[in-house]
Amino acid sequence: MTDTAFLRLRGVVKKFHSFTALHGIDLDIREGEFFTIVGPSGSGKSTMIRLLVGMDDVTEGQIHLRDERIDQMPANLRPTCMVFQSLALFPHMSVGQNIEFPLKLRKEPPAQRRERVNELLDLLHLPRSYYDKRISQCSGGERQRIALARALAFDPEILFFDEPLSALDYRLRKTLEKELKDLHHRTGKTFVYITHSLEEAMVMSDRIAIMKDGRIEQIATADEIYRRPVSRFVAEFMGEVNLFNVRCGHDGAVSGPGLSTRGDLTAEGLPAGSEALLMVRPEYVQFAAPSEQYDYILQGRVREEYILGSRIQYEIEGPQDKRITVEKLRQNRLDDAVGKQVRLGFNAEKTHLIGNG
Ligand SMILES: Nc1ncnc2c1ncn2[C@@H]1O[C@H](COP(=O)(O)OP(=O)(O)OP(=O)(O)O)[C@@H](O)[C@H]1O
Repeated sequence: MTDTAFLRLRGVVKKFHSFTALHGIDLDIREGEFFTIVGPSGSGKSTMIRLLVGMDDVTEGQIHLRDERIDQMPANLRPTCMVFQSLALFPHMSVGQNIEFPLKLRKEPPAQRRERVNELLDLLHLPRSYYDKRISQCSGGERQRIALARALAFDPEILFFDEPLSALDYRLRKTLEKELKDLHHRTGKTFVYITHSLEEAMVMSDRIAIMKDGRIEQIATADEIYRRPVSRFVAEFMGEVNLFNVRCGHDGAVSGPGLSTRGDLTAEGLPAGSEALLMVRPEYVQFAAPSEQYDYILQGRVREEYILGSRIQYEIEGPQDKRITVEKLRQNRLDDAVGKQVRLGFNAEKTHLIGNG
């Protein structure tokens, strides 16, 4: 992967009559990167992909691929390719005929085509004997792989994926997530992927852009976004989270209702007197014995216990009816938890402060 921008969006606006679906998007995607755009329904993900592949026109702004401006270029001339959510395979053709379709368009000789199809079948972990199999005899997961093989046969500079796994069952989705990540490594191509599934984004991506209401809220690695979200929206979108309204005192100390803090705790980077959100993820909140020291301490009562396979989630009623989520591995399960009074503790190094909360 290179550090220079490969696909560059500057001030991209998309309007549908009086409705603005994208508000001046600036975005740099690097060559060879697995870049995922994630966001809730209606945030503008599909609109963005449609502009990138040329299925729709930008209202304002520019899109560059390397040094070439492509936003005015017809879709069929753009060196890109799309893998659709609903598969657009030719059902009356065999697997091999489907995959070699782009090669035929390029008038490659049959022997060469056959060789390339075999390479692609190998790459997607499909048996070579599938060459003659009919699409209608293939499973959902196999069809996804065939569609991917066909997309790769176009030899595009960038592959765009519009929620390709959303229709599949959980197990198959998990398998294909890993395969896609592996395929990305092995092909070295630039993948631009959209999904509303955060988990999918986190498993596969080098970087993630989080969209909300036609704007990008944050672009970073999954780890960075999880640990240091820039807003309440991103913090909540990235999974279970505890957020406390706190005030940064004039002496720099952080305080919040019901939160006991070590006296010398200070809020780095936030102005004195400002209000903020103190974030701590459920896995960093401990059930603290009376003698145990933590930077932040609060009291509560366990309302519910949820068993999530290998993890257990506790819902705690804290001070002023505040709900706090605590997560433990099953082996650290609290005995007879529901109804228990608990002392909760967490350390400042596991927290993050979001300004203007
Ligand atoms: N052709 C259109 N005409 C009018 N409004 C549109 C059109 N296409 C999209 N929109 C609006 O633009 C906004 C963004 O839509 P878009 O499909 O890009 O969202 P999305 O994030 O992909 O959502 P989803 O996850 O549900 O597919 C929505 O409010 C949608 O109603």
